[in-house]
Amino acid sequence: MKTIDDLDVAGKRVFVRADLNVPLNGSTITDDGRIRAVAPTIAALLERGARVVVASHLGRPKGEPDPQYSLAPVAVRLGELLGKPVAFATDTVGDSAKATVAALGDGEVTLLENLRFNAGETSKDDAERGAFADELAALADLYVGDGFGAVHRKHASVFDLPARLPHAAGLLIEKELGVLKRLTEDVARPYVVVLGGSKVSDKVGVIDNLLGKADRILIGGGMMFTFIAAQGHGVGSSLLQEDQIPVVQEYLARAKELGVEFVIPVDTAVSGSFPDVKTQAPVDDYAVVEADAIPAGALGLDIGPKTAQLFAEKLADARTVFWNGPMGVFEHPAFADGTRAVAQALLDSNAFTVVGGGDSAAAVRTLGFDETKFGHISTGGGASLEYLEGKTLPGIAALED
Ligand SMILES: Nc1ncnc2c1ncn2[C@@H]1O[C@H](COP(=O)(O)OP(=O)(O)OP(=O)(O)O)[C@@H](O)[C@H]1O
Ligand SMILES: O=C(O)[C@H](O)COP(=O)(O)O
Repeated sequence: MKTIDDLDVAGKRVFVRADLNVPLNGSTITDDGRIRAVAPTIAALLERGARVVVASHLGRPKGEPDPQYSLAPVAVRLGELLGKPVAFATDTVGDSAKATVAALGDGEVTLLENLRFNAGETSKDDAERGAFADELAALADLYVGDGFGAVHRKHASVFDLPARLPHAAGLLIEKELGVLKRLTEDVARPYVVVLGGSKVSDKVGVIDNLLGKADRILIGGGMMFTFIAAQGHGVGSSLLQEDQIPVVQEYLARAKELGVEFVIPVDTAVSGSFPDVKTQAPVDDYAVVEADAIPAGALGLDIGPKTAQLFAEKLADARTVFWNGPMGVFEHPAFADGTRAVAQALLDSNAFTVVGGGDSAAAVRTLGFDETKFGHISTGGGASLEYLEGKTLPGIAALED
């Protein structure tokens, strides 16, 4: 895989595919970790006289402009971090993008509007994706892939565009792969994997492969309810991936045969409705219930205190830990305790600890932990999980030839 040192970038338009999918509260960025993570690549290219065109997705808009997912606030923050203005294009491949890119001088940078405002970006149709990649390719001479958090997506800017331009990996992707490789080689055991978060349908499948690798798998976050249901219990109105229940039952049976320990929550913190994370209004019907007695209508929003204690015990003797996905809706203080407890348990262990994922990394930082105390904070959750599974990642494969 070529790196930016292999490219002659001076005076050239360099397209940098970043993952600037940061958490927002309105237009306020609540954690800028992903912007800081890619800034060194952009700065290095600018220093070498490149005309840098940065692009990213943000959230999951439906293939058309949607102001709540605008990257405009990110352009401002990127400019602060780089110490120079970032011209913002109000579209991705339209008149604004073309004009902004054409106006770039050497050592100047622009950020395009959200790639996913265009249906071609995420299309499953090769021709539609290809047509959008052609439009993106017209904006640049060279391509640098550095959006590690999105390399598991077969999307136009991640997969199709690098095939159209001379390309290289950015500094962030180089660094991420360097560290994650350690978890695919000789891992120190016990190797404990902690899974949570809300992208349940995306991530249940990775367990298939982890069963052959991890010694212990701890399940929290939105993921836990499919496991609780697989044990035959009701989950009220909690996040449930009903079609995955038989799959999870098969995992539980296979884990027994393989001697892999699944640790499933014994209690959960619930409310009758999703908390208001914007206003942080107090939750007046907060309750902790046993995992096998979740009342109808209740929404499980965090692991309970007994589970937090149990997870801490299961992490205490770990020598390697990979954690993706918050244990609860940590964005509201009423449901942040489980995530806080797991982060603390990682620090209390003597393990090599890797925390992966946009929200997982944001959780660690916004809950006040010192990120330098962890072995590695990865910008990719789904991406690092799929890498650890040994899957071919479209955004890495595309950079490899
Ligand atoms: N019980 C739950 N019900 C609903 N949402 C939950 C629950 N527990 C956690 N979450 C939410 O999960 C979200 C994060 O999940 P996600 O799978 O996106 O993790 P991530 O670390 O960002 O990984 P990735 O980088 O793959 O997106 C948080 O916004 C959190 O509020
Ligand atoms: O947060 C992430 O995991 C990446 O930015 C990818 O986002 P996606 O799951 O919406 O493709």
